[in-house]
Amino acid sequence: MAALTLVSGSVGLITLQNPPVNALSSAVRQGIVDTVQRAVSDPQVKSVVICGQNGVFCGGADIKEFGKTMLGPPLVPMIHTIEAADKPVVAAIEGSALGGGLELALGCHYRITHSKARLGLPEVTLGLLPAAGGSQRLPRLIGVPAALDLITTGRHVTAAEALKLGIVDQVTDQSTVEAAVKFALSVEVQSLTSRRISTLPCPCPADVDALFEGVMQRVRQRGRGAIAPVACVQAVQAAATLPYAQGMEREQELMATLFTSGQARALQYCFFSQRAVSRWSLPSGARWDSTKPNPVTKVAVIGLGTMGRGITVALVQAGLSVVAVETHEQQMMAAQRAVSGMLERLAQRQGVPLALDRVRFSTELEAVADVQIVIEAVFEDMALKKQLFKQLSSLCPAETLLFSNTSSLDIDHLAAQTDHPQQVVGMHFFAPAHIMKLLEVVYGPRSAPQAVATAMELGKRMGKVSVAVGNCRGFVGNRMLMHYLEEALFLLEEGSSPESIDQALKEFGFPMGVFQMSDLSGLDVGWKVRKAQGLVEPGQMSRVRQGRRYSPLGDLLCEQGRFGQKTGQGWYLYDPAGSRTPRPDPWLQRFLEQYRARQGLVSRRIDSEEVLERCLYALINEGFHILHEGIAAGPEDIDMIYVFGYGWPRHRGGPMFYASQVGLARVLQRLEHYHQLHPDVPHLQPSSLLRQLVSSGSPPIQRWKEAIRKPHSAL
Ligand SMILES: CCCCCCCCCCCCCC(=O)CC(=O)SCCNC(=O)CCNC(=O)[C@H](O)C(C)(C)COP(=O)(O)OP(=O)(O)OC[C@H]1O[C@@H](n2cnc3c(N)ncnc32)[C@H](O)[C@@H]1OP(=O)(O)O
Ligand SMILES: NC(=O)C1=CN([C@@H]2O[C@H](COP(=O)(O)OP(=O)(O)OC[C@H]3O[C@@H](n4cnc5c(N)ncnc54)[C@H](O)[C@@H]3O)[C@@H](O)[C@H]2O)C=CC1
Repeated sequence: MAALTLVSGSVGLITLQNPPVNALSSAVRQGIVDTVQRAVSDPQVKSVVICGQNGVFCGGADIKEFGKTMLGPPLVPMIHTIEAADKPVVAAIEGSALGGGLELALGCHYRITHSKARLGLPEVTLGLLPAAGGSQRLPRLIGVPAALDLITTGRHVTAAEALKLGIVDQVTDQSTVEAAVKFALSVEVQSLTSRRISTLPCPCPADVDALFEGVMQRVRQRGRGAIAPVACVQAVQAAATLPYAQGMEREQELMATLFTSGQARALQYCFFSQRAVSRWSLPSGARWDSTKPNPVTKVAVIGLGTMGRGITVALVQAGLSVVAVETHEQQMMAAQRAVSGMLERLAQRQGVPLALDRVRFSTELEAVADVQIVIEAVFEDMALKKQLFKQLSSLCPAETLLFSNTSSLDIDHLAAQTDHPQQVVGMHFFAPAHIMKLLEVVYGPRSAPQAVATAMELGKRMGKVSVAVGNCRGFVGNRMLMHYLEEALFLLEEGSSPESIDQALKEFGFPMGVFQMSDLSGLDVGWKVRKAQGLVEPGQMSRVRQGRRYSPLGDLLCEQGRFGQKTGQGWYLYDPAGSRTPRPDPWLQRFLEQYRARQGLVSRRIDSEEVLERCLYALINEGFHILHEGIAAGPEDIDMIYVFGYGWPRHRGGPMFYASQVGLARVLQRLEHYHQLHPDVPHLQPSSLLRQLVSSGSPPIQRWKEAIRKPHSAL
């Protein structure tokens, strides 16, 4: 919908009306076509201003309409009509002008922007390209290098940057519509010849071929198999080398391929899932929209190692005051130096003032007495954490929330140490905590809805994608990861190599393979966990432990002091010491050959399809168990955990979405096949939910929840 009113005697003001972001739905497009036509043909109207309702210009095409039959007028001719109008059209940009929203503005003759507005062509993040002329107009307006940057990354720019780049004509701190109307009045009699961007030549640097080659190489590397960034480069190349009309044909041709691709579906699923996971609910029926989070201004972090330092930085960046506690002066000073350095670097990079004065370092636990939230990040040691929670319970007022960053320990056991177990929740950050976007908020049976709401809200303030999950060993992410890691080890035993397994996973789109990732995290971390579970038998080669298949390979490496990157050797060699580049290790190859010989295993050739199926389907199968138990509320929760915490390629939508695209029947059949071959590997036995979904005709992922009877965590 769009409304036309006459203002200041001669300005036709068109207001887009489609809350919350004035997306260009078919109704809005129809409204624009109608109002523009009326304004252009009204002799009283000498100029036109287009703005959006409620402080937002336009969030672009209505993504919810993608995949449905396209109704209403198409965008390209609509924008062309605006550009071709013989009366000046001014875009008044407040809030956001994104995607089709910015393309609409580029069709206008002038752009006036509020200083707080954000502009961009983020289509690439949805698996698309700016196909309403954006890939052809933007390079003509701001030049090829800057357009390539914006279109291939999809990044949003501030009004100030937009002005500097030449995207907008004026920035205002006052009412944008008033400024735009005033501006429109001032240009009513001016020629529009130079204002129609599609008619301008595309300014190209001298070495334009080398530029495209370099950018293409970069986007292929960064994109990890994503097709949209490549198409974006090709579209801009068309703008640089072809007349506008032919460039538009190329733009549409490239868009047609992208629009129906599985990658676009996956990325659009991620867009909505990222927003859906914030609408949490608990088994008790408590929900995000009926539970008020506590106000939070001051938070304590206890334990300033790898995680505590990152959490402190993220809290400060979110504008909170932090009390940071370590055991001894020396550790505290080291942490203080590290946190200061991190904050300084961030302040420099972001051009914001340093906020060091918001952190108070201490070695006294009593310093936490006046905070609203305590986040515990001490060693992963149950006895230590239990003792700490007991101390905190007596030290802090009853209303203080006590959160733990444990990655594997039972939240309920910690809650049981306190007088107010309803105040205890897990807040599982990922390393490095000030950078990684994922936060698992782990609730137990006694966690109060308000405590969960406060953790979710705090995560949001810290810029995290927070997902509420039930309490179980490994929560969601690590519980699924365990089987992925195990399958990789079994594949090694059967004849594969770390390099070929990692290569298959990288080609799938992970930033690194499972063995490189393990070397980076430290092999000793998993070793400690397995020891605590009673799985490690030093020097023993037995391949059955606790009644199921077990690979002792990781333990054997640790027994040799091979902990990964930090010791220079793990699944790979890091030479010289401290190097981050993994190199195949001839020692490991010999070690694996000897190991197989001692175990009586006959090495065979394993192709990348088997690597992917066994590693990924094992992980996905556990995801179905998690859904069935109600530990995760829906497949979107699992998918967002994997996309934001574990490097799952976003253009594949997350593991559960990927399963839905492969076809649930196919996943089930392959799991059955592998389980038949490996009956002593329980994680290859298909989950009953997967069977149930297949027997009910493999419904689309949006309808899986209907098949999950238990609404939530069984705990
Ligand atoms: C055979 C095939 C032939 C093929 C030929 C193909 C031809 C097709 C031609 C089509 C050409 C179209 C080209 C085009 O125009 C492409 C686009 O414009 S794609 C869209 C680009 N825009 C974006 O990516 C912006 C997305 N939105 C945002 O980034 C943020 O929402 C925004 C910064 C605008 C606001 O942020 P915030 O205030 O934080 O609010 P939320 O993010 O929580 O959003 C609130 C609410 O609104 C929903 N929403 C946002 N944007 C859109 C949108 N563009 N469409 C639909 N809905 C949108 C969002 O989902 C939230 O609702 P929930 O219910 O919470 O999910
Ligand atoms: N390292 C990782 O990648 C991740 C770790 N975690 C979890 O975060 C927690 C911390 O892990 P890391 O930071 O890696 O450990 P770390 O070993 O780097 O740091 C722990 C810190 O806690 C301090 N500490 C120990 N007892 C203390 C006490 N009583 N009071 C104050 N400080 C104390 C130690 O001096 C040390 O600096 C663990 O529970 C771990 O499982 C969670 C996600 C990822």
